[in-house]
Amino acid sequence: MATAAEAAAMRRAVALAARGLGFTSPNPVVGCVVLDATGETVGEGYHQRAGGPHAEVHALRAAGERARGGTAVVTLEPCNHTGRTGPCAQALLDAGIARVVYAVADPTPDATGGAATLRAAGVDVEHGLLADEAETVNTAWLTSVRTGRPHVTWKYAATLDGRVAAADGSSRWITSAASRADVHRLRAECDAVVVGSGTQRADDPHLAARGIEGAAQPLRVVVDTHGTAVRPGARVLDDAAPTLVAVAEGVEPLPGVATLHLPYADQNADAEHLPYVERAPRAGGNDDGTSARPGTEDDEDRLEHRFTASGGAYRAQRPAPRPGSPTPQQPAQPARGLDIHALLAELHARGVRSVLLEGGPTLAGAFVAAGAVDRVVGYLAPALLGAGPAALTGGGITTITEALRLDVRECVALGPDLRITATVAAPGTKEH
Ligand SMILES: Nc1nc(O)c(N)c(N[C@@H]2O[C@H](COP(=O)(O)O)[C@@H](O)[C@H]2O)n1
Repeated sequence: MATAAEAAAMRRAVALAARGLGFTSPNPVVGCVVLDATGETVGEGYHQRAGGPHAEVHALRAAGERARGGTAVVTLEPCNHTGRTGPCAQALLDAGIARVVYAVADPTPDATGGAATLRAAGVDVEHGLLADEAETVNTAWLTSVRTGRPHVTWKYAATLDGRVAAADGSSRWITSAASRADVHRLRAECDAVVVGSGTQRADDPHLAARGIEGAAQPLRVVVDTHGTAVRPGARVLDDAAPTLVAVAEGVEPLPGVATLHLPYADQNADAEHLPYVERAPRAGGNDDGTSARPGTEDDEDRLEHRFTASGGAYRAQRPAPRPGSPTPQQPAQPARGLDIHALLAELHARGVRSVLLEGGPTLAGAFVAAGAVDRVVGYLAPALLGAGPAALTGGGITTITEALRLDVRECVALGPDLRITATVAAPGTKEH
């Protein structure tokens, strides 16, 4: 049974682990606190970067001789392997630690087994203290290890009535400066930022993480099925930060741009899940349900935080027939989106463990339909639009019983806005 001092130490270890967010991929974030035999904190540490010392090693170094006979409280099971650094289980034994309390088991086949090694050497080991908190802070890494694909956060910014753009295409920020700054933190915490071609063409976003000290820039991924959205001069190509353009198999890549060829989503399997989209009647129809409208340049990304220029010609769902026109007998063809699972598998193979999906509504719908959204972060501005595109199109949801139920994890005021963070509830766990 964990003591109050150990519970407090674990809370602190989770906070320490969070300091590593955005810096440790493809490794986990891990925090560790070492208590002496009286329960006093004598060392703290966290994993700061992949290839660097593990959290336990930092904390043991800080504790020195005072670790002997003490307790190590750590958010992840101490590793049992020699990778780029030595095994933490052995380091804890060498330091004379008498008890280890860890929150979450290490699911990595190579590194797991630290708890068994420690027990076999006579150390008192306890598992599961504040496991929910430790899971949450490390959710990207744990999801990627357990599922073999990156953890996906879908982020959007909308009015209180759920609109991401004005119906007439007029353009203005939706959310406050505080919310927009917060998005840069989200980007910095993720390995890759993904947008669709409509967002790319309409907003020409830079997709960088700005104002976050020491943050590595995320890989920028544009899902550009037809290869028509990313053109020379696009802001995602104008600096050294990496960009990947995903196009359909057979589409000619833009010279000099890293290109990923992907299959289309299986039309049979996805026919009932893919959103119906009437494409805007212009060359190079967009893949995220928005139409291309040139935007004015300014220093900040205008991505989704404005009543974007893409709103005007947005044609999600089947349009109402014109008066006098015959009722269409054929439903619109499902939009042929790229295979989201193939995209995520390719990104995972490139070391991407966490993805921030930033737009637009139809690409988000394709991710939802593919069951590939783990977390939703919605920035809600206290404004009403009454018309204009909704944050999400389709998602394979056609009736109330198919609603994707979420668990709200956090609700925070950011200036005048609200940021709501929710995770996808495990299937069958929720009845509303
Ligand atoms: N317990 C623990 N503490 C840390 O601080 C860690 N970074 C890990 N990581 C585990 O070890 C693997 C990485 O090993 P190298 O840093 O490459 O040597 C990682 O996959 C985790 O299983 N564990």
